[in-house]
Amino acid sequence: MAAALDVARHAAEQTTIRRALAGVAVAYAGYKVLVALYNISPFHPLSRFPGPRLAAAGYFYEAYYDWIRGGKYTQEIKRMHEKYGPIVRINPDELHCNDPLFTDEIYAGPGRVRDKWYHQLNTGGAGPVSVTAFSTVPHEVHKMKKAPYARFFSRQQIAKLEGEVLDAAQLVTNKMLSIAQSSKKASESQHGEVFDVKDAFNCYTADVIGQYAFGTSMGFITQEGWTPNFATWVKSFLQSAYTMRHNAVARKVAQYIPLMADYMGEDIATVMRQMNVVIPGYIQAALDDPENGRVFAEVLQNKSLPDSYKDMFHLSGEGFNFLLAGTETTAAILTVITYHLLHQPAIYKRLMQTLDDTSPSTLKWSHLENKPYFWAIVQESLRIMPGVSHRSARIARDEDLHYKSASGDVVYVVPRGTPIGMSSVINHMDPGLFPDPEAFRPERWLLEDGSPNYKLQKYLLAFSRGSRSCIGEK
Ligand code: HEM
Repeated sequence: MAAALDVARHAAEQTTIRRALAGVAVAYAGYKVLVALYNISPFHPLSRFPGPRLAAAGYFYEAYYDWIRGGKYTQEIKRMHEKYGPIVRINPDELHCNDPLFTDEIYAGPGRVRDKWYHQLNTGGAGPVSVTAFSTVPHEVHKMKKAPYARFFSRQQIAKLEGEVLDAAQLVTNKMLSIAQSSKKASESQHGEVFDVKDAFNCYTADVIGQYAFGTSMGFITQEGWTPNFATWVKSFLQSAYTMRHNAVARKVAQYIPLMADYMGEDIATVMRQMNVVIPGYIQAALDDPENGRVFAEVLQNKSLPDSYKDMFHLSGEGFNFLLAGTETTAAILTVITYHLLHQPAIYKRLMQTLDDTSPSTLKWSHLENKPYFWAIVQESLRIMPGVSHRSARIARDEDLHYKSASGDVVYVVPRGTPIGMSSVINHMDPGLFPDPEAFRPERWLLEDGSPNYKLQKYLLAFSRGSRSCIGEK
């Protein structure tokens, strides 16, 4: 009898728990439906902006493109612009613009407040890399963090360390040629060993950044072969970035990655070792030798930066970020240039003619940058391979932004506090700005008399613009 009562009580408890859980699920679903209804209602501050209703209703629309379609939301945004016009609502809270004439309003200079947006920084980055200037939301804190590093990437400073960049270029070129020559001899064929030139450039760019920032090359060029290199290690981290944005649980777990790194595969373990052990080691060596003129010793002396941003955790975050932001991007541009020079011999020939007064042993950037055709090739490569493909929204916290299309027929007021961004891959492929946009055509950057068409540069978004633009652009 007692046993039967126990069973009945247990069953009743189970039913109560199930009902309670179902109640919570229904309440949560009801809440989500109410939020979605509000998002598409005329009461929402962005209700006047066009776009798919589903995208405005909730984040599931964007998440579908990020998760199921492998990060292809930018293509969907491009389609939205074709259908709805120059400013579209791409999720409940964010707008996207494809009118290049509005660029300097969105990406304004340091005198106007522009915050970043958490939604886009939710990439699962953990440890030192999550406290960098790049990952900082508030305008004022970002400005304070970026300034002491930005000085080190000035034209003047780069000219000072140009010789180190050139030495690495010579080293990587020699290695490429020797691989090609030795395998040619071995096989007696017309073709040398095939290797992925992007791997070679990834070795080159990581070594240059290591040398430039820490005073120590990372030794990728001098290793046997081209892999692994820094880009190989961070690939798995970058591939998961899209999905992390929509998954708060995964982001929470990612915060413990530094503790669990050894169990998460070799690449993640290596990235964590680089960020937490190797790079702090380089930085400590640079600090111990302040005469070597690297950025970190100077940062410690900076009076405007509070001490709380000068510990090894913050310094190695910035150091790691230089590699993260500067390796793959620059290697991709060099790869695109190499491909098109080989693919279109006429471009290669014209470039060589332009450079016939230039010798590798006396090469200087100040000489190269005054060669219009060389400059045009660089601009065209930045256009066609923008390095960063994702939109990056800015928030004008203190001011409404007033948009008016060139024809004057589309007018909007973007309410203050609204994230709004642009995508270089959309702007750079606009046939109105760059006719036949898929074609690699350096000539489009030159005026009829062969001089650089600097005016076209204002349509280039490769390095972003304004207060948050690339520190490595020079
Ligand atoms: C062709 C090569 C490069 C391209 C296309 C590129 C592109 C960009 C873009 C688009 C941004 C803005 C990102 C955003 O808005 O969220 C950015 C920021 C940044 N880049 Fe680059 N980059 C390149 C090379 C480099 C190099 C060589 C370095 C350093 C060694 C570097 C360091 C940085 C840093 C530190 C930031 C953050 C700036 C800030 O906090 O305001 N980049 N880059």
